[in-house]
Amino acid sequence: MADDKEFTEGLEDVVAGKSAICDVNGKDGKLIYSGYDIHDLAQHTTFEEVVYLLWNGRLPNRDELTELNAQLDANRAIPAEALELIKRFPKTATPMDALRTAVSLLGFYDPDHGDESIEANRRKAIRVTAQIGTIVAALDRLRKGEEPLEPKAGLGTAGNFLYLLSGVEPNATATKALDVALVLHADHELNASTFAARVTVATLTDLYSGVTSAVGTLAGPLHGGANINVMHLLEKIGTPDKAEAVVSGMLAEGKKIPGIGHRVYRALDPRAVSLREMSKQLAEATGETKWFEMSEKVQEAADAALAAKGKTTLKANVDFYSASVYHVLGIPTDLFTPVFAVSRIAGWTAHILEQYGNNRLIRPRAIYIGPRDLTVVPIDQR
Ligand SMILES: CC(=O)SCCNC(=O)CCNC(=O)[C@H](O)C(C)(C)COP(=O)(O)OP(=O)(O)OC[C@H]1O[C@@H](n2cnc3c(N)ncnc32)[C@H](O)[C@@H]1OP(=O)(O)O
Ligand SMILES: O=C([O-])CC(=O)C(=O)O
Repeated sequence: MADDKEFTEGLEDVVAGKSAICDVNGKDGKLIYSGYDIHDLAQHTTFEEVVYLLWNGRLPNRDELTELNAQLDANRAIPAEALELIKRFPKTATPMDALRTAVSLLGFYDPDHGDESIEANRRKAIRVTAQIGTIVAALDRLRKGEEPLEPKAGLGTAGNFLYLLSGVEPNATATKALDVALVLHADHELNASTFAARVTVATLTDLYSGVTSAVGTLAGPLHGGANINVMHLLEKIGTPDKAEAVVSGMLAEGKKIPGIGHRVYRALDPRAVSLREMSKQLAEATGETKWFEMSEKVQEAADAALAAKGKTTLKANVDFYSASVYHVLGIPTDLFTPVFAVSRIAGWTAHILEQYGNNRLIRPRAIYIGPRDLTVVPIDQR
């Protein structure tokens, strides 16, 4: 019986643990990874430096970064046996379905399979972080009837991903834009997928089980899946002048606008500020301005309509402007959430390592609201 306990729907504002990885200040719209403001990191670090930061609690020096990049490069290729199985996935699988199953089967082939030491788990974290982008790109090529490409050393996570998708080494602008997006998405405290990962590994099961839970959780449209729905909304709107009518129509029907609202932020999500600027700059650089303009109109229309209902705290979240950014970078729409995973793997693995480092089973209670005192009626009399 837990009927005498307080509970909050959706665990809103419930504190479920301590962590040194990430601080989300929803009131002021600030986000900190291990002490550093997200804007400082987005401007002055690469994704790999952030991976090191999240795993170690401090930024790397040059030698440490060189070493991490070498380890990531050495581990980017998908194990041959895993790739053979991935090639046999059903053509109907969505990229997130396929990624979830692919991450799960990576666990079979990890050379440290069965070793749960800290050192082995850190090596597993490197391997899965290195391979997740290779898998996403391979899934895209396989469905187009093309052979997956071999990763290239020295391109980094962002550059490799774009290269593995298209077969062409990306220019510096595209690589930098994706790299910054990866920095911005890398961690966010106890969001649903990270929490799922922590709950999973808190039973002392393996790291790949934690990441598999996380990928499955990220896929939902209330979480990482929203970036795909933002793009679908922009495509449905078609031209900036139609944005207001479509948004008002959706709200009148009681539908939610994808990419708007957040469980923690009451002020504007700081990542949306950076991604908006990036979306604007890419639009200007490529001349493909329509997606940014439409995003602006959707945001304005949602803001006005929601404010009229007294809902002034529902603003653009990280998924909102990432959609137009990824689209202009040439990434297919249904890969937007997998790209989120290519970044969030850094946070998931950091939280998994932190959980292993100071573990206690995570097991909350529920208030029972079902019937009591029933007596079983024999099956033929029911
Ligand atoms: C990486 C991420 O996970 S960021 C979030 C990505 N998800 C999305 O963008 C999907 C759209 N947004 C949402 O569904 C929500 O804002 C969430 C899931 C992010 C947060 O959900 P919660 O904190 O549980 O808020 P909840 O869904 O209860 O909404 C509270 C109120 O705001 C309204 N609301 C919340 N988001 C939106 C939205 N995007 N559009 C319109 N109304 C909204 C709800 O309808 C509800 O109204 P009510 O009180 O009149 O019933
Ligand atoms: O924190 C959350 O609830 C959702 C999330 O993952 C993010 O905003 O990056």
